[in-house]
Amino acid sequence: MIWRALTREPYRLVRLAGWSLAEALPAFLIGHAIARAIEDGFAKGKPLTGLAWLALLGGAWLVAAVGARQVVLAVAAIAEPFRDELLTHVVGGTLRRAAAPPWRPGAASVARSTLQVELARDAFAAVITVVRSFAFTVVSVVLGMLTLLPEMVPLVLPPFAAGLAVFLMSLPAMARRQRAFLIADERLAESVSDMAGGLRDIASCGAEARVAADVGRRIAAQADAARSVARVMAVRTVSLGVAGWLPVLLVLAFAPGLGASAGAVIGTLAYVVQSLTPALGGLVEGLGVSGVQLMASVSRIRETAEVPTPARGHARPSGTRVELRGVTFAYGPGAEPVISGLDLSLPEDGHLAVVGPSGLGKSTLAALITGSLAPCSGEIRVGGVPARDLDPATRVLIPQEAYVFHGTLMENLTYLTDASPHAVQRAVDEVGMTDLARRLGGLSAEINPATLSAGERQLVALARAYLSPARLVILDEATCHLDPAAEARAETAFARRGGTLVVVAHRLTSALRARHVLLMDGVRVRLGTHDELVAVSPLYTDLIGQWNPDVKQVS
Ligand SMILES: Nc1ncnc2c1ncn2[C@@H]1O[C@H](COP(=O)(O)OP(=O)(O)OP(=O)(O)O)[C@@H](O)[C@H]1O
Repeated sequence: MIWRALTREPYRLVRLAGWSLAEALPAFLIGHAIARAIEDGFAKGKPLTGLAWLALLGGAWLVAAVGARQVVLAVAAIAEPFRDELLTHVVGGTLRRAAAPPWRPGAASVARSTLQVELARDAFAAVITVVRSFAFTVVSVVLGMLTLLPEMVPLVLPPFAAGLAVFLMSLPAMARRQRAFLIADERLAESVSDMAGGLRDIASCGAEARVAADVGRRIAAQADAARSVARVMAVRTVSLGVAGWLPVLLVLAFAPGLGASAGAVIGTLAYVVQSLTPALGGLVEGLGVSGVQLMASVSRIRETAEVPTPARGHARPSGTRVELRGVTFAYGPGAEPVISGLDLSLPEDGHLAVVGPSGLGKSTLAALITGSLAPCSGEIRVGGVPARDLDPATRVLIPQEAYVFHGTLMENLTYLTDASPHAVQRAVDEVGMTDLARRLGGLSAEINPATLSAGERQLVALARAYLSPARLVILDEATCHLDPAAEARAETAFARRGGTLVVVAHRLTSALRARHVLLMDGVRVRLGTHDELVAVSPLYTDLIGQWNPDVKQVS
């Protein structure tokens, strides 16, 4: 994941490298400029020459400051897409997990994971910054020393490399111990909070000694883990000592033997003390803290977010016959079934209205038929194909809350399929949104969803569904914000369009228009025509009475 983020857009790395060169300019120049300032300037009684070299060094620092600013922006340009990718991964994984047995709630884990994503992003940016700075500084220093006095290089580089190797070798142990410490810390916090919540119980049943011993064990475990981290952290001090101070000693001890001038010695020491040691300190700090944090958070994110993506169905149904056999569905293993043992058969080009009191499973049934939900038992087939395997393009469900986005009306309407302006205009006319389209300024007009009423948004969603290639259309109270005449027009358009239409009814009139009516009354259901249900179901008659007292008498 990290490698992909780094290499996804190579030109960003090139840009980062370019600004890093500018930032590393003082690291290259410092020893050289100091040596020249002393030898060619101050030592020869030419202070202006000396000052000129120092001014050159000052100029390099200014260039480095501009470079440092651009480096931050270049690092952000690499880290932000990484964050977006992690976030997509986390939210997708958490929601998929929440939507699959055993139906763990998603919101809290999304929140927790998004925090981890922010940590991972910060750590990623910090690691890029320090590793890059270290690499450019070391290369610049080596080049600078080679131009100053190449004989000094063997005095500096071997101990520096040895210190670096000690640090790098300690990293895996450091990561393991940090993780162990975090886990011990979490366990201690859990046990203290359990104890604090049950103090009265603990006192009343005389369990103080036992609880104290238990919490004490957790404290000791956490202290052990902390000591273990501290021991491995001490290795950092060793590595900094070897890499930072051993070269200084070696230069002071052997430089005179190599015939180095005072300027060359001071210049070399400036390379070590001003550039190499701080760069290694930054690397130790950055990798030791941010690197370990990056590894820990990315691996945690991978653990929680890696959920296999449910395969999208590709099966093409033959026709639109809908059949349910013994379908039972509950929202969770311990929950009461919303639908129980339902058998239902809808013929080719059927038109069904689903009615019933609120909360008794109408929308659930709609989602089961489209395959968005899987039954706990039983079987649902559309055109002979299991609903879960259906090619998504072959069915469309329009819920109450219509989705309209910023863009042209045409883009909103052709979101599910490509269509010619002529076909789009026909759909617009059929579902009864001609006036709305005109008011909005035509198909090419930009629309702002916030300025549309709920009914207007529903008209857009209806026209979009009308245009789609789907032959199974489910309107789940999709016309509830339209007035009765507009609702009748839209429903009639879908009924004429061909294919099977299922309407979760918001008004009685939807039931009157349908060839079949499914009455859902808890886990009991009845299927029949409007007249049949009026004759046999007091609940249906009641519902009609609530919808429209006059029609009850007409029936
Ligand atoms: N995602 C969910 N998780 C848990 N329970 C749910 C979920 N969605 C719906 N339910 C419950 O399932 C039952 C049926 O809900 P459903 O939305 O299918 O009813 P409905 O008949 O369409 O209601 P309404 O007419 O009010 O839209 C309700 O008790 C509801 O609380």
